[in-house]
Amino acid sequence: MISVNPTNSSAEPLDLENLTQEQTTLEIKNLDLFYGEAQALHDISMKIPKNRVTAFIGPSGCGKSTLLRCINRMNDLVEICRIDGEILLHDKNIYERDVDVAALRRRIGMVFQRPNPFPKSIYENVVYGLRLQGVKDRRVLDEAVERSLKGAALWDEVKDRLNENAFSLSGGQQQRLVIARSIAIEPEVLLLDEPTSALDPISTLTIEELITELKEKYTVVIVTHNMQQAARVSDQTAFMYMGKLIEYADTNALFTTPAQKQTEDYITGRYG
Ligand SMILES: Nc1ncnc2c1ncn2[C@@H]1O[C@H](COP(=O)(O)OP(=O)(O)OP(=O)(O)O)[C@@H](O)[C@H]1O
Repeated sequence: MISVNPTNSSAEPLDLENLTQEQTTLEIKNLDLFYGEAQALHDISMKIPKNRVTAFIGPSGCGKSTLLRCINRMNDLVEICRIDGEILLHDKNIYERDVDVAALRRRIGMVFQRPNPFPKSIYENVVYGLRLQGVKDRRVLDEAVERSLKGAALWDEVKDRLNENAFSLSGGQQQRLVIARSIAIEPEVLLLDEPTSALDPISTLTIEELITELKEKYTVVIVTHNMQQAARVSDQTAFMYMGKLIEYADTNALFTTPAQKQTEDYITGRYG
């Protein structure tokens, strides 16, 4: 076995197959996804619990990012992409025709691999979504900036330079700024697509600690290449292989007593 330290999670393991409606934020039901003729996801079903961190792991090309992008309909932007099945946010299928995708993405924020702040001040980055919603009251905006930057563990480092350009920040700070921008509009879910893969080890650690704090308010789903990271930050882990969900379990259980041979082979470094 490779040494994967047990998760920091203090959360009690959940019975993932039998989550109650109250415990569940998202339910993925029989999801198939095709890029043109090629099927990238096969019959994925899983429930994603509320106020927990769920990690998607698996070898390159197994479909982790594709599945993550389904959750806020980012794949709508890919013309050749076709989806069958459902994703319920609470009890509403996000793929129903009447769903307002912009409103959905306000409820389900996303942070990408490379920090992507806008070429604006730190302050204007954070309030960007609120300004789009028409918020003008300076006091409301100021409060949101402080609350969001505190929530993203960045306030102390930037409170005296809010009018400086976001590009003056380090990569790790930029990623926390992007997280602040996402939480400023108070989403319910945060999707993190390899959020630390472009960062140095210290910034990575800061973001990992932040992820553990974020779950108090948000349901967090993270894609990571890094098994140690999944073990450190997540409460439950989904192992994927070739577009299929092979095993989905409490993180400690998955890394210490995997139920499937393929999971064991992956976490022991036999492939991937
Ligand atoms: N826009 C796209 N058009 C066509 N095929 C795609 C597209 N995006 C992903 N794919 C294919 O879908 C499959 C899953 O890719 P995906 O990026 O979801 O995997 P991943 O597990 O996130 O990989 P990695 O860890 O390397 O990022 C791969 O075969 C990939 O080539």
